[in-house]
Amino acid sequence: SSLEVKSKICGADRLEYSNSFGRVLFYLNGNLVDKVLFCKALQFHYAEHCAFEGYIGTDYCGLDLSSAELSVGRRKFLREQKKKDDNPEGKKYSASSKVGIAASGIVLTCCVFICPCVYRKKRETASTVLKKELNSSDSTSPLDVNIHVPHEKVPPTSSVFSVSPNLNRTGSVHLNLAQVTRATRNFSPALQIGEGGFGTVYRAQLDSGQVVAIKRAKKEHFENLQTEFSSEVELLSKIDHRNLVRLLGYVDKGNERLIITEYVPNGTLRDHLDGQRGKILDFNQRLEIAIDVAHGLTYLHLYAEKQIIHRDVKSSNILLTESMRAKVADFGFARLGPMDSDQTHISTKVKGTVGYLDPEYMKTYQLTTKSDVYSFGILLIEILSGRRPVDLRRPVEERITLRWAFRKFNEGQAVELVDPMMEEAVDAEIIVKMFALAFQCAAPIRHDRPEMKFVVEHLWAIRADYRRSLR
Ligand SMILES: Nc1ncnc2c1ncn2[C@@H]1O[C@H](COP(=O)(O)OP(=O)(O)OP(=O)(O)O)[C@@H](O)[C@H]1O
Repeated sequence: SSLEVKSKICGADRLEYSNSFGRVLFYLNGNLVDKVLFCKALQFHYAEHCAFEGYIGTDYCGLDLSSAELSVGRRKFLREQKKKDDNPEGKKYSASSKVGIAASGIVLTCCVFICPCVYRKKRETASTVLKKELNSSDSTSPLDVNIHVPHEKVPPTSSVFSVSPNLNRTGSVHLNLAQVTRATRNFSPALQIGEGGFGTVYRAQLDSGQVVAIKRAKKEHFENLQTEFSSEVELLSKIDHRNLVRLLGYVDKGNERLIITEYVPNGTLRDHLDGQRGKILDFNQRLEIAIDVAHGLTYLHLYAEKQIIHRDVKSSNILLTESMRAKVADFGFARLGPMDSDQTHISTKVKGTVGYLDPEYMKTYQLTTKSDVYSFGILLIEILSGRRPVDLRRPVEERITLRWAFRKFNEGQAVELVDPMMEEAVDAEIIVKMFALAFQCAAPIRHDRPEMKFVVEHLWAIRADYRRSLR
């Protein structure tokens, strides 16, 4: 299998690792640690005759853990013990490792942000992923895999004009189709501001003078869009947060499905990273944008009326205001999250965008908030490096940005990952912390990823460090 998780209790320690497509993360007593410390612990316990079976000790730690060795059993064990007694170094390790492990709560948590994790290529499995990603003609094309489940409920179609009853609150707009047609000058191409999988987006000015964005569902996909449309409206209407694009109203009449949202005037994050909006984003702006997005997602996961999983976090779904605050848009793919935190939502369709998609969700169809955390990790790497998650114009070894970045990071070259368009020099330690957080978010298995709330807290801590470094 491409995903492997192993854990073993040795004495008072729990040793664990996860390996997904050659990306290995090491844990000691539940804390993410670097390879060196993990191997020391492994070696220590091996001497105590407690060993991981399999390749991890041999391939990663250079230990000889063959079964023959182990079967030497007690004789070997005694020999090791004797060696240890004669060797003060061995004793030193034992004592220091115990101290280190005891202090794990503080020290090892810090390790999360400085640990160079090990990257190992497994060509067959990696190429399967690559094939999937590279076969896509558009590196950021949405992926839509349909798995038919017989009991899937399809919400009833409403054929009359309707404005969600949930929208009767300050700020909502009530429009009928005629008003929308007028505001968009009969969906004039001149007012078109974008196009996505769901449909076309227009900038429109209402009679009141208020400028809004109106999203019009594509007719050719109409039948299929019914579920998505309803889910988008239902979810958006419950959301009220400054880092989330606000739903103002909707029209669902005949063969028109229209969503009216606040207009966010300054383009998408991707536009800015591409330099299409003039000035290139500086580090401070990138950090603030990351914090805004993390706040928006934390709200969806924790504080919305019902838990919401976005499912399509990506740079073209992050809209910027004139003061460069970020708002997360496009909840068309969103689904209500599980009510009970122990449950995971079994999805009927894998939806999202190639490059940002949680590999565990792709495999299991189990949707949790950690899928958004994964996409956020990918987004954070994109914010820092300026590179799209998949970039087919690059040399083969650089096409999957996560892999390229992870490898360079482990080679101690984190600073070189930073977007060359960003001219200012930023403290290397801060860059390392940002990337470490991004990799933690984009860990192959969800168990290893933090919650968004934790991500916000760490970004705030990094922000404080950054401010201090400027003094
Ligand atoms: N509320 C808004 N304010 C300003 N511009 C918007 C707004 N919503 C969308 N846009 C613009 O319209 C474009 C298309 O948006 P849309 O959400 O339909 O598609 P997408 O996110 O690019 O693709 P998809 O969701 O299909 O993967 C965006 O990239 C953005 O430029």
